[in-house]
Amino acid sequence: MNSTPTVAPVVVAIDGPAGSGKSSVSKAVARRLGYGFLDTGAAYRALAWLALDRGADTESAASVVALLDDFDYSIGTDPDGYSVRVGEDDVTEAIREPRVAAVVSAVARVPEVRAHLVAMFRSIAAAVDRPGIVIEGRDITTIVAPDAPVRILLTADETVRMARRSAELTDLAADSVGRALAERDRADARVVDFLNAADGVTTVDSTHLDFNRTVDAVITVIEEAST
Ligand SMILES: Nc1ncnc2c1ncn2[C@@H]1O[C@H](COP(=O)(O)OP(=O)(O)OP(=O)(O)O)[C@@H](O)[C@H]1O
Ligand SMILES: Nc1ccn([C@@H]2O[C@H](COP(=O)(O)O)[C@@H](O)[C@H]2O)c(=O)n1
Repeated sequence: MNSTPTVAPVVVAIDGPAGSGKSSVSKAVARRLGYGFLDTGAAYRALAWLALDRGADTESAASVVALLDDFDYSIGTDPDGYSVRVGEDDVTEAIREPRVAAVVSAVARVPEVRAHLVAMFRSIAAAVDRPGIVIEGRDITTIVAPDAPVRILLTADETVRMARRSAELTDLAADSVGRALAERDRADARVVDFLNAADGVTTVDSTHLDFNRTVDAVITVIEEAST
């Protein structure tokens, strides 16, 4: 019999609106701490990608739910080796396309989808082979891991978030990307509240912080929680 004690990984739960830095900051924090990293938005995006790939009606909850049985999803939790697959397809890049972002909120508002993915996130987190895992999304502090020892709402003013996203772009699409980001937030906020910190959740506002100072601020919250 194997008597090796298994210790559950420490969970750092991070929520926030689109473009607040959840993914990049969480990844950097995970690297610094030697933790795993789980981007939950990637799963909603991958399901939206599958819906588009199959020609399913993303506005129809029944059509989206029908895809779940066939949703063979996998994601790496190594912050340095992140890849997303649906079956045999590597969709790491494809799920970032604007056509996917445009329909992901419709997929994510379906309660059966949320229940299915929340269960999946919990089992991915429990299986991580590191001392901890940073999980980021919209409902991590409230639904996925409400008992996590560290729960953070990462925010930044909408204009700053739009400017950061626009800075990633080299063409005139910056304007429409900014508008799409705001529309996605509005749609998502009807389903889960990621704009206000729930009880016990610490807000880190990066509006006036550069990237490294934001990572430091999150690490400080984690250190304070463990003392
Ligand atoms: N404090 C900061 N200062 C400057 N730039 C930042 C800061 N935090 C994040 N960024 C940059 O902002 C952009 C958006 O960050 P990121 O993709 O991590 O956001 P996100 O919250 O995961 O977005 P989404 O929900 O749309 O996936 C990236 O280019 C990132 O490098
Ligand atoms: N916990 C979550 C995470 C994401 N979503 C939905 O997925 C979309 C994409 O998320 P990104 O973090 O990659 O921007 C997001 O717009 C939500 O619709 C969610 O519902 N819950």
